[in-house]
Amino acid sequence: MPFIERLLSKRLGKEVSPGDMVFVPVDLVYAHDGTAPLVIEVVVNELKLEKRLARNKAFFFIDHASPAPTLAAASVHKKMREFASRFGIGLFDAGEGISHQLVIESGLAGPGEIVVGADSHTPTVGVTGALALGLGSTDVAVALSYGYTWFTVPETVEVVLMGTLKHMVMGKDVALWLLGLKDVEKFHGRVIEYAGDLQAIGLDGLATLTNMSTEMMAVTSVVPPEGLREQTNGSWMGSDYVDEISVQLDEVEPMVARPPDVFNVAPVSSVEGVEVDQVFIGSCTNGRLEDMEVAAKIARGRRVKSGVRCIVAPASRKVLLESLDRGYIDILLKAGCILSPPTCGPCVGAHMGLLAEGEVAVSTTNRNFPGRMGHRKSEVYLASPATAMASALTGRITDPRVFA
Ligand SMILES: CC(C)[C@H](C(=O)O)[C@@H](O)C(=O)O
Ligand code: SF4
Repeated sequence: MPFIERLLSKRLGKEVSPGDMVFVPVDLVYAHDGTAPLVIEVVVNELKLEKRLARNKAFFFIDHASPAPTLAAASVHKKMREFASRFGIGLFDAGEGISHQLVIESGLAGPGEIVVGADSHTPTVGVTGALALGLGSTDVAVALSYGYTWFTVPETVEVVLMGTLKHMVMGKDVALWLLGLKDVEKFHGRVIEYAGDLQAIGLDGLATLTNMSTEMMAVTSVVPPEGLREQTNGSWMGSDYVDEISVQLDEVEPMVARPPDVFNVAPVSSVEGVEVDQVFIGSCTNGRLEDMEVAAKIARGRRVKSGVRCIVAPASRKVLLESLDRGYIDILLKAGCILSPPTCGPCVGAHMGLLAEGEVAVSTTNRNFPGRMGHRKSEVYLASPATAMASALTGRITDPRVFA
């Protein structure tokens, strides 16, 4: 029986199957400066509450346009701080990092928990073994106020990872490989459950995979905690996986998603040589320690190509501090990278590195539709931090294995 169905059956004390409408308690609810204004508006003006009736964990994150680049952002942040303090909501202020990363590394979510976030990449948190749903601000306002949410239980597709990754191939390349599948539609509206040789990708890489389940059109994805997966013990008969996809990890090459969308996937080798103006290494997709490590290893003793801006934004203060301790930041700064505070920034074209008309970027983020990172006529190639750093050094899209 798929993990999510077991989780829900356990929480509700009765067997749950795909298609069932469930009403469930929410353990953690969160929003950020892009979505909290509407959450606040609903709580205050629609629900007309003066305090939270729920006792679940609730957090606000100031991460999207942070530290405030405009007066409008500054006023949103101020409103969030005031509301959080009045309603007993925890706050991660500017500089702490990106919501999903902070939820994972601060242990705010764990196996078997139900998490609701006002952000489409909340499924990243599925790496902890939680059921993590990205909902609209209105639904999040309800979960924040009353502690419950409801949805129709989705079917689950199992993705079995087999073997090991080749040198310089990362979780991001596996995510892009999955997006390039002809039958990527299989994931649409379903849950993706990862199984198999999970350690071959590691937790940071698995978080990249759960993060990009949003682009795969899945409702969410989950990495069942080791052992738990096998504990079916026959007591829940229930349904099974609706589909299964195996990935031979050693067949995955460094990949890119070419503009204008995430499904336009190709091996890096097929686009090598495309000139780039900017490289961005960061975001909730690839701003973790492993990503900083790979970028630093490639950049060590080398220089970013003149004329290329290479922006590096660790996803959290913790990642930044650990990267500093390990010497990665020193290497990256000496290589000519620009260090950004932990923020979404350029990922969403908010600040800290927008693209001008006609410019081309290689980015470790998760979306590349026209205008995502700046001008509508700029172009974004999504890639792993290894490919991004290699491309920053040569000024052209480059297979990272040339620096191996
Ligand atoms: C601003 C926010 C609503 C948005 C999302 O939910 O995805 C952002 O994080 C993004 O990545 O585009
Ligand atoms: S880093 Fe990018 S994808 Fe992630 S939450 Fe921020 S804007 Fe969204």
